[in-house]
Amino acid sequence: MLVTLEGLDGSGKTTVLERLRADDALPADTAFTREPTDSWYGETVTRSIEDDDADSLAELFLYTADHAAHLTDTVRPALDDGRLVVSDRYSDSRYAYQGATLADSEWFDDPLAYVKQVHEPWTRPPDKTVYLDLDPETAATRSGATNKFETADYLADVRENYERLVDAEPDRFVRVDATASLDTVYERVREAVVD
Ligand SMILES: Nc1ncnc2c1ncn2[C@@H]1O[C@H](COP(=O)(O)OP(=O)(O)O)[C@@H](O)[C@H]1O
Ligand SMILES: Cc1cn([C@H]2C[C@H](O)[C@@H](COP(=O)(O)OP(=O)(O)O)O2)c(=O)[nH]c1=O
Repeated sequence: MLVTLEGLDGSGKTTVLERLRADDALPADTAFTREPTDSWYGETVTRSIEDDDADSLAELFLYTADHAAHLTDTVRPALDDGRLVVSDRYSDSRYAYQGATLADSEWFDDPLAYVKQVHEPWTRPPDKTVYLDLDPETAATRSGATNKFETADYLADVRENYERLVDAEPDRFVRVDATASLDTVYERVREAVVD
């Protein structure tokens, strides 16, 4: 089973994943992973995040290349072995974030739909996605606004895209209020993952 954690920067995904790692309620052989990955594909993505002038379309394909390699190297082998896979960010991050960075592009009427279409023939959709829902202002403050994506204005657009994704597949998403205390957020996420 593939469970993904999604949400704006600063919504608590990394903190929650660290607690899940230490939680005996999850199978001992659970594969914890993340996107961007720490492979060389992921490193190119990190370079792009740090470049304020990066081309948005090129950036989509860097993230997508990292996802393709992540599926081959990590996700599919672990699923084939019958393991639970928990990923901190996954395809929905691309749909929401690159759907927003490409909003001004002359090429697409509906960038989110385009990004989904690019993935559809070959990706492995999550079985369940825990969405840590946070307002963009708190997200920008918590994340420290350390990269070009972490402004409240941009994150507001990303959040709208996440809402579209949740509306389209309400059965896949479990929404968790990320403004609650860390312990409360963690309990909700734990219930969703262990369920
Ligand atoms: N529910 C919460 N309440 C208060 N602070 C939180 C909460 N969740 C996360 N934080 C804090 O917000 C910051 C960003 O959290 P992090 O787990 O790195 O988020 P993400 O991985 O989603 O960017 C950290 O300083 C973390 O301690
Ligand atoms: C995986 C992914 C991340 N991102 C963005 C979200 C983050 O701003 C940045 C780095 O991701 P990440 O390191 O997960 O950031 P955080 O822990 O703050 O949530 O990359 C995309 O724009 N598209 C993607 O497909």
